[in-house]
Amino acid sequence: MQAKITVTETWLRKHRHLYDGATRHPFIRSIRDGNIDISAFKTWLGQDYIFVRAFVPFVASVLTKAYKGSDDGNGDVEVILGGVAALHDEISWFKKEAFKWGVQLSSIVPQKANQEYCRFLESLISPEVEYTVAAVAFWAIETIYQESFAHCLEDDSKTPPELKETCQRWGSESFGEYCNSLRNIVDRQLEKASDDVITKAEATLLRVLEHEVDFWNMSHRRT
Ligand SMILES: Cc1ncc(CNC=O)c(N)n1
Repeated sequence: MQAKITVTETWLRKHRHLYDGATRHPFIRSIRDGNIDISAFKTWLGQDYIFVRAFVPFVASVLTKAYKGSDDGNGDVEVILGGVAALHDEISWFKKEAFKWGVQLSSIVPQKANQEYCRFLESLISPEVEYTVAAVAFWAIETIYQESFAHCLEDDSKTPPELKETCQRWGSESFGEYCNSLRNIVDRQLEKASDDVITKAEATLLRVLEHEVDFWNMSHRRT
């Protein structure tokens, strides 16, 4: 029997071009090719630290929606809780990494693309945003980083050794499995969602993709 095509699969096929734009961005390619400008990397590091701080309350809101909104015989809450725990570790990692590169986190000013992305996250925290819609954003945000950094770890990549640990953080197999769990959660929710929610969720996915591209652009163009 042929496995059923899931909603996320349909979307990824339909929006392949934009998706590849987010996961194969010139910034990522420059890491993979080994010709990354280290000042661009430092810009990304400082800006992403600010993003991740804003990401925490967003993920906490997804956790709350999972608890309230799904029947949760499926363990959604535990998967998302794992994500929250990983973010705790991630914030320590950013501090350590910033110190290593001489990036002063306390003096970083969020750039426009980052501000807009953080504002978008805040808008999704609202209780009026359905669990399914917020979960789609969460899955997409995590998966774009997973696919991007996994690309830098492929056998033929020339990623500089000092950036391998960064790529490993999101590009690892275990992070990939976590993203798959999120995708299963999302597909299960979409399976029973109304047309209205599905439409909103797809629009949300597109906005995430656009924000991610803008985020990479911000790091890449500033030297
Ligand atoms: C801009 C952006 N998108 C996705 C991620 C990955 N999620 C948490 O770390 C991230 N760190 N930054």
